[in-house]
Amino acid sequence: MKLRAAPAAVAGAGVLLAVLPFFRLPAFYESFLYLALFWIVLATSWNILSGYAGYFSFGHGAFFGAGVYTSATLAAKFEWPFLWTLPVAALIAAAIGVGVGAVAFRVRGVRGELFALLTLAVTFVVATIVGNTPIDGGPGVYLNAVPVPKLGPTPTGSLFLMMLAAAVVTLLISWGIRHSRFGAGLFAIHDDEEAAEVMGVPTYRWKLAALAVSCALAGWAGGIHALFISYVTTAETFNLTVPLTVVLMSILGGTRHWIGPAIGAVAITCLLFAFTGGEYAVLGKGVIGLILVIGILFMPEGVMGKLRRRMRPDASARAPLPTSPQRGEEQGKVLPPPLGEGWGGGTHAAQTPLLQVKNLSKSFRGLKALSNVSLEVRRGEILGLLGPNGSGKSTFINVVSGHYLPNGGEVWLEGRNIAGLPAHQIARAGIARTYQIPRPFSQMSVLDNVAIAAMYAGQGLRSMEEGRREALQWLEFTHLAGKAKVLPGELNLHQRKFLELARALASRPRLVLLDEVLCGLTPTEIQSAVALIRRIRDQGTTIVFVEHVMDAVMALTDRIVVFDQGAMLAEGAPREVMQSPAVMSAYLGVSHA
Ligand SMILES: Nc1ncnc2c1ncn2[C@@H]1O[C@H](COP(=O)(O)OP(=O)(O)OP(=O)(O)O)[C@@H](O)[C@H]1O
Repeated sequence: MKLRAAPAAVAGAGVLLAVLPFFRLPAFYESFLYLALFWIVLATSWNILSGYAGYFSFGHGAFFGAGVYTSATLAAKFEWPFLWTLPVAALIAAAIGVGVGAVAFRVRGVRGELFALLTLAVTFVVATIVGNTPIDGGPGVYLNAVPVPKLGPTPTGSLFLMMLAAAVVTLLISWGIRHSRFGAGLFAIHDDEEAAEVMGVPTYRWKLAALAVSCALAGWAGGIHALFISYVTTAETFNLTVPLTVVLMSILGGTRHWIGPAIGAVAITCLLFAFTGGEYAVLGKGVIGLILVIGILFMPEGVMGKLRRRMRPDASARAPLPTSPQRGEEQGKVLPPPLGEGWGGGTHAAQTPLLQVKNLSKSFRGLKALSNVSLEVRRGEILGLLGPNGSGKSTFINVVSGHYLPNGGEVWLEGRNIAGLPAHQIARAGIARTYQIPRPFSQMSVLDNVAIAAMYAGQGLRSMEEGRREALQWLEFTHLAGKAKVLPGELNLHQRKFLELARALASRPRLVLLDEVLCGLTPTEIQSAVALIRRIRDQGTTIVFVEHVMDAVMALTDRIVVFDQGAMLAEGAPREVMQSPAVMSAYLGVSHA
């Protein structure tokens, strides 16, 4: 209920502002308000991809400009009624964005400054096309003859109302995304895209969707702005002012909060109006620059980031913890809800295979990390995967979980060949994994870290609330419920390893791949982790357990497979395998800790 207050406040403010033009404000104030709203739309729309998902774009000018020229061309040259041009402006901008994203998002390395530069280059390409074709043709496009739709008592009032509608819709969309499952996926992408994919987030589709929404809103604002300035040129439209200003506004306000960019937009527009008029224009620009430098230096997370840090570590921390059915019982003894079909029904080491790997190979620039590996994992068992350092154990987990594409071979999970599928589809098919070095989403609370897996890879829970409720049960199971609200940075290594486990379990997998979960733990912590892994198996989960701590391996595993130099060296009952001469020479000489 509390959350709904925000969109209600936005809608209420929109209604209040909508009556202003009818009071015949001086044109100066209408222009000021119009520009504040204009920058709110641009900064907030930029933030949907760049702030939420962390894909810093300098191409917002291209998408905004596409909207400017679409509306200008359709209204001035083809005499379309102006309001009809706006949806087309939004669509064209979104189409350009999706075209760029469809290529850029496929290349793994294009992030950070590379993505920023690429999007900046797109602006120059779009400007060149517009300037050298009849769309602009050189002299620009005049809209003086385009009638302003009569929405308010005056043309400026009507333009103000159009931009107000765009700002209210943009803020509501940004709020909605921020508090949705989609938004949680974008924030996971922001923190660790590969881990997000492994948790079941369809990262490619989500980035494209965020970019499409972001561009459509910028295109809509561009369309309105074409009529506001009434004469559009490529030099004015596609210069660096738009991308630089929206980036500064969003950073100043705070990119992790839906209202942050709007706060930055209003603050900078006020500063621009206050300082840049008359004879103090140059001094004014210097003062604004100085304020921005100070703001960014002392509030790198923006105004909203600073406020939130004072109040709580994460948005979820404000809300009371969801109630899980078992709360109140002793933590760690609580069993999570009944596990779904495929968990094996609690039968240990049944003979039927859950996973069958056939001739799996993976090479890195000629180095054969996996060479024709064939093995099966039986339903309900704990299979130990051993081998000296560099023998291919982690590569096996990375290939089976979809982190790496195999060079050859098949991976069958219950009758379906999942080799080569994107990691999020493999997660949804029922395989979860942990990382040797924990990779939590650093800016999300412990609870939300687990909720992501519950929402995406699990049973497809539709809302954050459901995801958090499910997540809490797994935090109780892994003794972490007391840490639900903190950020992962506040956990020690043992707790971070357990967080990895909770995230893996929250997806209710058929098979869990544990990559050295005991590495770095103290003997007491190892004991507690071993007990936990037993309880996970006792619930029927099938486990592949990569580990160097031999006591734990012998205590936990039903069968063992040993790798050496990327190939399978031995397979069988733990004691027999460990006593075989081949394994003794290849493995035991290296480590028998
Ligand atoms: N991304 C990569 N790029 C290049 N080489 C890699 C990559 N990942 C693994 N390798 C190489 O593949 C081989 C197998 O590595 P892998 O990490 O799978 O071994 P491991 O058995 O898990 O070792 P450890 O027990 O030390 O974790 C090693 O020679 C390693 O250097």
